[in-house]
Amino acid sequence: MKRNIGFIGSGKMAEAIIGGIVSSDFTQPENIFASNRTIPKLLDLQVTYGIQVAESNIDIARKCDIVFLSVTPDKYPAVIDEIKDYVREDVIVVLIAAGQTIAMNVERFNKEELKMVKAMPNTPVLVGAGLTSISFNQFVTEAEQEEIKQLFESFGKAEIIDEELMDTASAVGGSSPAFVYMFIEALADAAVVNGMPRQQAYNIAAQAVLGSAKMVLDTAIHPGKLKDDVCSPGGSTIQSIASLEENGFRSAIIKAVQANVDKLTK
Ligand SMILES: NC(=O)C1=CN([C@@H]2O[C@H](COP(=O)(O)OP(=O)(O)OC[C@H]3O[C@@H](n4cnc5c(N)ncnc54)[C@H](OP(=O)(O)O)[C@@H]3O)[C@@H](O)[C@H]2O)C=CC1
Ligand SMILES: O=C(O)[C@@H]1CCC=N1
Repeated sequence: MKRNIGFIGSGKMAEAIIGGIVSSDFTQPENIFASNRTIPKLLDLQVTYGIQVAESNIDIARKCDIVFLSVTPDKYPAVIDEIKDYVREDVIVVLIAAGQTIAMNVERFNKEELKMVKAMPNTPVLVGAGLTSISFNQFVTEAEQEEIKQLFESFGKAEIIDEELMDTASAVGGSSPAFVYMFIEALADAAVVNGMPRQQAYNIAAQAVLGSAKMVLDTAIHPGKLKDDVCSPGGSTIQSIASLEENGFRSAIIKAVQANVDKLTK
């Protein structure tokens, strides 16, 4: 029998994960349950993905073997207080909230040997191209670790990391799609300035980003060398590179990631 997977909080990230699981063969939609503060999102998820709508957060706790806490970090204390007396004895709780640690949340459940996973996915899981960083506590068995890894790998890649690096992973893996979308939007805006139709500009800009990422992953060539290979001597690309350097492009990205990590750690 397949294990039941529950989502408490059915917003943007929960939907991306649900969509990713449903498109894979990891489990069937009837084994996926979702709850939310308000109802309309749940009905949309039921119609779009064929999953089950739970009666309440407590209903998820009672029915599910793997429980995702997919509310925002500020809601964790209240949600855990609500469900802690109803979770199954062998439940695996998966935290996806930025800045939330395993230690602080095991304490909130007040169950010493609770199995807990910290996971930091990103929204591209919806299209099977996500990356989830994962850490486990010592009560998650090796077989369960493999199951959780397979769950995330069913809709993207999974990287087991040291929990101490989770805030960094959150900035570089969880938040970075937002920076990349800004970059694509800016590339397309510039193309539109030069007369290109908007949709064509998005197609070209997005494919260039996708292809560049694939080059880094597939060739393992240093990104600096890949950049150099695009810059023909005396050509146009190096003019753009010089302009980006003058405007602090790399420094802006490094500062953006640091602001993110600082928000999670201070
Ligand atoms: N968005 C992303 O790219 C990523 C997000 N995350 C993490 O995922 C979590 C959710 O983020 P995101 O999906 O963006 O946020 P959303 O605001 O889209 O989703 C949060 C959901 O939680 C619901 N909710 C609020 N309170 C309760 C409650 N007491 N019981 C049940 N449901 C409740 C909200 O319902 P309602 O709308 O009715 O208020 C909402 O649908 C965060 O902790 C974030 O750190 C992690 C990685 C990436
Ligand atoms: O903005 C946030 O807080 C979350 C964490 C990673 C992506 N979104």
